[in-house]
Amino acid sequence: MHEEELFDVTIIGGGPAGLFSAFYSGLREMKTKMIEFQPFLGGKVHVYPEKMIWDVGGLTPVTGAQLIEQLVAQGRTFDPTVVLGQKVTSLAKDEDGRFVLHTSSGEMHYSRTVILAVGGGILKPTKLTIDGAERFEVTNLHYTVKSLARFKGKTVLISGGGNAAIDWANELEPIAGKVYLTYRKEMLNGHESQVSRLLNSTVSCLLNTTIDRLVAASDHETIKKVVLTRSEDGEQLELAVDDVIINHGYERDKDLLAKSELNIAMENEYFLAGSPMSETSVEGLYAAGDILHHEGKLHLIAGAFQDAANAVNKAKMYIAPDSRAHGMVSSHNEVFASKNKELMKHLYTK
Ligand SMILES: Cc1cc2nc3c(=O)[nH]c(=O)nc-3n(C[C@H](O)[C@H](O)[C@H](O)COP(=O)(O)OP(=O)(O)OC[C@H]3O[C@@H](n4cnc5c(N)ncnc54)[C@H](O)[C@@H]3O)c2cc1C
Repeated sequence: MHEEELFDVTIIGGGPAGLFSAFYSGLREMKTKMIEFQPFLGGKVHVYPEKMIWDVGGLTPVTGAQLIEQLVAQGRTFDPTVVLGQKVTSLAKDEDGRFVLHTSSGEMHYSRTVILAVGGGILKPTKLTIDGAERFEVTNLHYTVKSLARFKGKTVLISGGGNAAIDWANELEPIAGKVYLTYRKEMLNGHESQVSRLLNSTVSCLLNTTIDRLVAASDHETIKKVVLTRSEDGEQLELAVDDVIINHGYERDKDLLAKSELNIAMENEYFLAGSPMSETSVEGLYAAGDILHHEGKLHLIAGAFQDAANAVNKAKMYIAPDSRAHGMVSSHNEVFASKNKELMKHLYTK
């Protein structure tokens, strides 16, 4: 027996799949831990905090930020142990069949079962390769748009020609003072309707151009001007800006599965080959959300929830084979009895 604390379920990844797994694992009364690389929970919904999400059942449109808030609150319902800022680097089983998780910090975690909710891996925005650019990241060089309001009345340069860059340009156009978009190619690479909206707006699209230099203001801390180079003739164009937003895509760190000691079957380099019940090729190891592939897979947040419940139910059966195959519905489930009492008191004493 390890001296270290042993958990029933350890969930790797704190996105929608991981958070719903944490909730459901608590509902099934299992001792639960969740490990997330980022210093915050919410997964890739953080890429689009200001966008409206319409297709999560039962929720009238919510922004990404609102959805994160609700997912995190739900995920914490049964007080799982949450470890932030740790990357799980390898997965193994010890001689007793328990999972041993190694992390980048050197800390190890021990668990009877594991749920992989790692999405497409750890997302890191592709950064500008201009020397010294990182010093502006604390001021006016951005790799994501956390709040549109921040750019009110500002002159903003967006670099990128994919969906995210185009969406940000369209959304900022009525809010910012002026929006420029620089893209290295001749044709934008987004959804047709969004590209048309952009081309018919006041956004100035500077196609076939790339960022060559960032010119600092006298405080040396903010970007004052950006120098663009046109690919056809090398001509340079200088723009005075208040803010620069970069969306050159994301790099994905998928080392965990690629380097695992366990023989985890993959569908291809992106997806894990699982069953519709969220099982993997390794006993006691389950998967949920974007990482999972099976014939009924729904690549939506709604699909991640079903994967998560299936993964937790399977984990429960693995640990306690005599337990029910499915969790009881929440409306008259005893695990909520004391929480319901509190809620009712609040509801009827308003
Ligand atoms: C721009 C955009 C718009 C979208 N709009 C919608 C929409 O409207 N409706 C909809 O249903 N879906 C939408 N999606 C898809 C949706 O965001 C995903 O399906 C969902 O986030 C998947 O959840 P997940 O938990 O499987 O993975 P993720 O959200 O990717 O979370 C995985 C988490 O695991 C962590 N992680 C990975 N590897 C490790 C490791 N080794 N150690 C520790 N932590 C690790 C990551 O840091 C991440 O936080 C959209 C996606 C994008 C990019």
